[in-house]
Amino acid sequence: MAMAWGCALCLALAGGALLALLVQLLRWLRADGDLTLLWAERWGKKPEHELRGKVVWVTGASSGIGEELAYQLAKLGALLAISARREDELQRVKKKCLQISSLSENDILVLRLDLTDRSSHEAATNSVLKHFGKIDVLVNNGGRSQRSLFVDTSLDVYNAIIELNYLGTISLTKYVLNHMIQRKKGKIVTVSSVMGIMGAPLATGYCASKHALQGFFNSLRTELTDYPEISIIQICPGPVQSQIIQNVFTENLAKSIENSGDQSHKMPTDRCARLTLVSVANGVKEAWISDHPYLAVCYLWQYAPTWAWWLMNRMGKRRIQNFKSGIDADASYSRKKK
Ligand SMILES: NC(=O)c1ccc[n+]([C@@H]2O[C@H](COP(=O)([O-])OP(=O)(O)OC[C@H]3O[C@@H](n4cnc5c(N)ncnc54)[C@H](O)[C@@H]3O)[C@@H](O)[C@H]2O)c1
Repeated sequence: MAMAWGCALCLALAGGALLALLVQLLRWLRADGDLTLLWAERWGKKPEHELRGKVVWVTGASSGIGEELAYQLAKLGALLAISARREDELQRVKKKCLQISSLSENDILVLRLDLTDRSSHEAATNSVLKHFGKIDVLVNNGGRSQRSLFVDTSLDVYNAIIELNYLGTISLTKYVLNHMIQRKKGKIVTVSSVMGIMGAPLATGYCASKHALQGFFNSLRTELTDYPEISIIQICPGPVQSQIIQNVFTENLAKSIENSGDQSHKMPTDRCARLTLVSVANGVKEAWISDHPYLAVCYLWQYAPTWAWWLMNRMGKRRIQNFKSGIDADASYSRKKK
């Protein structure tokens, strides 16, 4: 018994020491992305060269990461189809894209799209093809997160999360991929999450949907080996400034979150979007984009899951406490504590 406790203690200490070492190393490298991605940012292809003149369709472009992607893509001269449910918000995004870039009216297509309305996805794809003649890059970005404990949450919420984040995404992918297969080229980029790699409390349904996307696209990639010019790219951000918390699913579909808390401690949206575009330009198959400790936890989760679970149990408790006391669930771990 004493020996078992001793082993457990050694394991815990070794896990803690390994994580601390990893955090220090990644901090020293000023890492806010995985090492392959940061390598690509420093020495790889530049989005300015790779994406200029390309037709890029971004879903969930009315706020947050998708909105910022639209601005950065417009600045570097990509032709844009921007989609979400609220057309007035998309028109606002289009107007700003036109102000900050040399694109003209016809270079940006505003296309209203509800990802959960799967019967509309074929027609939407045809609209983009009619307008631009091709789709070079699809960015599957639209989605919603969750803040509620499983025991309190209606199964309808789980159904809605899967409908939107998983089925909506793969449905649109199916139509766009058919076109890319005909052309034998294209890039399908999906904004997954670090929650597609690890688990976290208050987000069981969200984590499940992002894990589903990871499994789906990792398998799809292996079905496309006859098409070496079709890339499947998974973007896994940690906490990023956006509207995501205001828009989360809670324990029932009719309820919004009462207090979304301060988001300013999270990674700036423009940094996440820039690293996403670096990943697209370089065909990075899976990119982790996050500040610490989530970035270090990704490595731990990948290479030493037992230690990762031990750590997540501790981080998870704080996450729930934070949420219940009305501050952002991730506030305790971020660079700037709130
Ligand atoms: N912000 C983060 O901390 C973070 C971290 C990891 C992953 N992500 C992922 O990034 C993506 C973008 O989220 P964000 O952080 O910018 O949040 P956000 O809420 O600001 O943006 C989400 C976008 O998705 C759209 N959307 C929601 N439901 C839709 C539907 N039914 N049909 C079409 N569009 C719909 C929204 O209108 C909005 O444009 C999501 O997939 C999210 O899971 C975000």
